[in-house]
Amino acid sequence: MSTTDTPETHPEPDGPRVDRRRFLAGVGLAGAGLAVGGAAGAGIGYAAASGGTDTDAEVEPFYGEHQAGIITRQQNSLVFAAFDLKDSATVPSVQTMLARWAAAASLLTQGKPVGPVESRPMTPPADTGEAFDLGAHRLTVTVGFGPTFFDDRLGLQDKRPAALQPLGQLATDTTIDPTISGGDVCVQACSEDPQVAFHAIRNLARIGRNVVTLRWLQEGFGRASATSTSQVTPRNLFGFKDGTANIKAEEPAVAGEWVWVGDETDQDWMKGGSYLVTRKIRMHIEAWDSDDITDQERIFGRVKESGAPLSGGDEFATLDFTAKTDGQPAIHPFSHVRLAHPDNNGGAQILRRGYNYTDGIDTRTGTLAAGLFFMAYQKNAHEQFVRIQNNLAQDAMNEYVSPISSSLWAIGPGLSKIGDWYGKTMLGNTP
Ligand SMILES: C=CC1=C(C)c2cc3[nH]c(cc4nc(cc5[nH]c(cc1n2)c(C)c5CCC(=O)O)C(CCC(=O)O)=C4C)c(C)c3C=C
Ligand SMILES: [Fe+2]
Repeated sequence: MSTTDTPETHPEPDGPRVDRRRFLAGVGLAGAGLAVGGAAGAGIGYAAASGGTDTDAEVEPFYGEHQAGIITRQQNSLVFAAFDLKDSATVPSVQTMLARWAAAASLLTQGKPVGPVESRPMTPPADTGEAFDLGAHRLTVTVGFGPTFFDDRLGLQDKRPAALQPLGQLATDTTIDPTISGGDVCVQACSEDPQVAFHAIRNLARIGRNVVTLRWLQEGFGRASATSTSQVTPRNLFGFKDGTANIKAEEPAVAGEWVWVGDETDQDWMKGGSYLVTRKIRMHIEAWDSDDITDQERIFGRVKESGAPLSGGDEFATLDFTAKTDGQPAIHPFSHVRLAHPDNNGGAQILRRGYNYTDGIDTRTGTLAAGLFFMAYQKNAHEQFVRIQNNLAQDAMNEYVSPISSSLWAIGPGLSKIGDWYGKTMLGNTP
């Protein structure tokens, strides 16, 4: 702790009973002059209140049955952070951090700072300031736990859901980098403004710095899926529409069957939550760009410009796996959509929410280090993602992609009201 830190801006972690006054003080709200009621999700963006534009001020609800950022209409920017617990972390210190994160997220998602930007002259500001007058831009903050959170360090082994068994090495996983995989805790920040998403992660990392350290971080510069029928289907870096056949927010029954954890769980604290698979998949863009369009379309099973299935119709037409072109299957048996389709995976579906990313260039080869940060939410990743991924071992697209990071996260249910916090039903009664 630097000599200019104060207990108010960076308090040491304290005991398990996190009352509202204490955790608000912990995110720098004490003395900020902000109405506490404002943190309850009034739905008014900070920018609107302070003279910003209407579009900047769009706010996603923070409290609810499910965490925002899952079925929420997918925003255009992502910053995803994985954290490791410090050796000194204890259950009380983790409880306090999660409560402070919840209080901070409820403010950030309304476009408010987590505390004063102009504070005492010799004190670092409680909020870092780079999103001060930007507005909420539909920011969502989604928090989860990796399998290692439940190892013997915190003594929480009996709280680990059976479905949070690590993914292990799958058939295609020959190039996974463990330093950018896994982690104890994750935070997904999505927004229409990349700086708003970055600001959220930066300030949560700052609030949690006595308890967790950043393990890896991934930015996504453009959405590569659609989670609402109101959205245009975007394109991935291979130039194909991605998200056409995704689960959409307007299909609550489908989401209920495939996305939200229900009574089947062995851990009540996960009810209303979901399991997130993150996979960073490098796309070999230069090789792809020298492939002919007929082959590109055969690989996906769809037309590049329109996104329509090769079996005919428009973008949203049903895939017809019996259709023939010149006596051959119109949708190739090893095409991506055929192998990933529910009909070939025992009906399994996933909610895709990935982002295009770039890390600049690979200096060894001078090629673009870019691809898809694949994210998929589901009720059970072993029965859904893994099943589909195993089928994709035959995918013709594999020649052009390499998975380099792989992680599984338990994303708890939504926060009910002010005073609730991430993992409270799991950790709240833990001494
Ligand atoms: C294991 C799950 C999946 C991985 C990993 C994956 C990687 C991946 N996908 C694309 C591009 C497209 N995917 C499309 C459809 C699609 N993909 C998956 C699953 C995984 N994709 C599913 C379940 C589906 C839907 C299949 C269906 O029901 O029809 C499409 C087609 C358009 C669409 O429906 O979204 C594209 C294009 C890339 C580039 C990629 C890895 C880099
Ligand atoms: Fe796909």
